[in-house]
Amino acid sequence: MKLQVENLNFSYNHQKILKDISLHVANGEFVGIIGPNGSGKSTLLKNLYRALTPDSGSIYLDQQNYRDLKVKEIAKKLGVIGQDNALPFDFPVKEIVAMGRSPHKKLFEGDNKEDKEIIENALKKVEMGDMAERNYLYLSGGEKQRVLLARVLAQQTECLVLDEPTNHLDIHHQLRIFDVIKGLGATVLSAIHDLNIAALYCDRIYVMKDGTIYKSGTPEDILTSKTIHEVFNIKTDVRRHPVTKKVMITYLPESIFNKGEEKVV
Ligand SMILES: Nc1ncnc2c1ncn2[C@@H]1O[C@H](COP(=O)(O)OP(=O)(O)OP(=O)(O)O)[C@@H](O)[C@H]1O
Repeated sequence: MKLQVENLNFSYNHQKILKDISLHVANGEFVGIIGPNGSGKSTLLKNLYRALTPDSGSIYLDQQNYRDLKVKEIAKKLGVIGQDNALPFDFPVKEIVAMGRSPHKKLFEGDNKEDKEIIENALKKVEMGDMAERNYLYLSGGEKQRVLLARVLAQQTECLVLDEPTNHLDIHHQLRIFDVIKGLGATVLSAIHDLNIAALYCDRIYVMKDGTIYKSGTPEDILTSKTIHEVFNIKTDVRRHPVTKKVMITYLPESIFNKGEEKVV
């Protein structure tokens, strides 16, 4: 499934936030969006999962324009992790995950054996299998995030739009979740703050700055000391890691390394 955005513009209260954004994610591609706070990453993703409506521009899933798709049709194709894990769901974990099955069901149709297996497997994948009966409300921030990930896995969509899907997770669970998502082979567009995680998992990266796409390319093209400095105003040492063969970014904060030398791969 291919995701495509053409010339998208969006304003909050007449203040233009997204300016002529065009991007695409090919079938099975894992694409990251990076950029500083306030650059427009979440606003862009909210337009993609219909929490916001663009002022102008088009969004296509395969060749179909969003305008021509019903909400339920989109939910069968597109899974979303927004920034909503603070939602006050007063339900057992397994029922939150079961919500992921609803786009595939008729009104009032209950979960069958296959749904139950899908829900159980999704919880196992995020290592929450033993917490199925717990109340979502009383989980930690990271546990809630893993439940919402299980919900999106249970939805079994070919395309995923993710807004910082692991920002509450410890490093074990960050890697675990990205491994699971990568292993799905789905079409993925994800906002990612951690540049080293983006380097490890992304096929391509879009860099946002001031509501525009500043640059795009492979992690090797994008994650250079020069671009990182232009976008985030920090010094870094960037090398290719001998084991992972991916770019690896080491941050050189001013207070500690004010004479730090920059290297560009
Ligand atoms: N509801 C809103 N009303 C008005 N302005 C908003 C609203 N939500 C976000 N903004 C503004 O839109 C701009 C883009 O915000 P957005 O949340 O998309 O940035 P971001 O790149 O996701 O940032 P972060 O890295 O901090 O999550 C910011 O200047 C923000 O203040």
